[in-house]
Order: sequence, then structure tokens, then C-alpha cells
Amino acid sequence: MVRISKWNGTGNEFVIVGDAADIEDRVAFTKAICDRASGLAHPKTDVQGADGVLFLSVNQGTPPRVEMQHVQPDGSMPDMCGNGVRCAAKWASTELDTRTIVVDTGAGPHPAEVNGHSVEVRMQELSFAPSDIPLRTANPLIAEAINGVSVTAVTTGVPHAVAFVEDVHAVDLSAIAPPIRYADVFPEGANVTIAHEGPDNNRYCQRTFERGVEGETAACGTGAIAIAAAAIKTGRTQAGTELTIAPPGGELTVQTGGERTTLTGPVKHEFDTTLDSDSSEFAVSP
Ligand SMILES: N[C@@H](CCC[C@H](N)C(=O)O)C(=O)O
Repeated sequence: MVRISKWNGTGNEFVIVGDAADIEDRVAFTKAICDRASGLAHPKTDVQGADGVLFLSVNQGTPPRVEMQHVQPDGSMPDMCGNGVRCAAKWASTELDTRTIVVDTGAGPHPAEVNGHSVEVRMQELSFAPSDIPLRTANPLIAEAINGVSVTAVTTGVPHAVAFVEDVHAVDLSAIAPPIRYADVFPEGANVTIAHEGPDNNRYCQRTFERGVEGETAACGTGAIAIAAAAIKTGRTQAGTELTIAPPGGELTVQTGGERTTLTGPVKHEFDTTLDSDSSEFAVSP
């Protein structure tokens, strides 16, 4: 029996597998469980599948830490996931009965603070440097056209191509994103995040086409940070501003300009369940 739980960070959906669970093939498990047509289903929700699986191991030191391995529906394992870190922190805070926790990822340690259903995470440094993203160019990519779309490339733990558009809701993201996601300039690919400012000042609407999911998700935490970084870089927003970023799944707050950028937003526990096996046989107990 494998004990798992389902969580979402502003609608970005993850299955969490704690350390007690012994999953031999994490990639096969993730592909099966995340499948939107045949993956994890549960009486408590209409939604089938997920945007990824977070394999978590807790370490009860001072401060308490949780190590996160994120596997995506296509089997890839990105270094970082902003909403995944927030869900992992909330899960671990319940397991360890603590509000402060460090989530260790491939992109480094991320200190997190849990306040009820809200989780704040301090991000690692973001970068526009071609070698960090990575890019196949000598110079940073700031507001340059890829396939007719003006894009700014930044890593916030994972690569994002950010495009500011007139109205995110009027864009056919599934059409414009793939040529950018697979553009030659990104040797490891990129997430494609579009944004527009408004209706209020310091508020951006967000949509992200995620690498690894190969489609749009309801929210993307590293994408929200990427919008803030690109907005500052291109002179739309001043460093030090607190921004509200609104993906389809809700609202995230990004505080820029300090020693570290922070990402804050809601995390929701959807259900706990057990699986019969570690493969694609899902016997779900409500
Ligand atoms: N949903 C995430 C980002 C996950 C990683 C991304 N799809 C990649 O492959 O780089 C977030 O909340 O940051």
C-alpha cells in the first residue's frame, strides 16, 4: 500500500508521496498517476491526474528540512517548482508540526513560512545570464523576438521565456508557446509565461505553458517570479514593489527587491488516499 495525498498551490496540482513510500520507478509512477485521462481520480474531486508528483523526505533537524524531488508528467525532473515548494512546505509543516521549514531542491534551499493556508517561500537568486538559464547566446535575451513574440529569458530556478502582451486572455497560448518552448536558443527548453499589467497598478495577469506538462497549468510559481523579474528588467515595474500576480487558479504575491524575492499564496489539501501498488493500479480509498 502506498499512502499519498493530493494538494494544489493556487490550482497547480501535485500528488505528494512521503518518505515511507517505496516507489521503485518514480518516472513510470508519475506518468501513470498524472495522466489526465487515466490517472489518479477520487470521489472528492472531478479532476483526474495532476501536474506532477513531489517525492518528499523529511529531516527533523534545526531548522526542520524537507528534500523535494519533483517529477513531471513527461518524466522530466526540473530543479525547482515554486508552487511545489509551497505545497511541500505545508505538507511538512503538518507532518512535523512546525511553521518554519527549509525545502531543499535541485536549485538550492528554499526557506518557507506557513501561516494557515498561506505559504511564503524565499526564492534563490534569479538570473538573466545566458549560462545560468541556459541560453545558446553570448548575451542575455531581453525583449527579443522569438517566432514573432517579444520575449525576455530568465531563470527563477527553471528557465522562463516571459512575454508581455495586450491581454493574456486573448492569446492562443497552446499555439504560440511550443515554438518558443522548443526554440534553438533554449538548449534545455523553457516554460513560456505571458503577462499583462492591470487592471490595477502592480498587478499582472499570468498564463504559463509549462515544460514537462507540455500544456497550460492553472498557476506557476516560478513563472510569477519570472514576470516580476522581467517587469523590472524591462522598466515596467520598480524593484522593491510588491506585486499581485493573477494566474487562472487564484492570486500570488511577489515581493521584489529585498535580499531575496518571496512568493506567497494559498495551498490547499485536496485528499489523502492509498494506492494498491506502485504502478498504474489505483485502488482509491476515500
Ligand atoms: N509549476 C512550477 C514549475 C515546474 C517546473 C517547470 N514545468 C519546468 O520544467 O521548468 C512552478 O510552480 O514553479
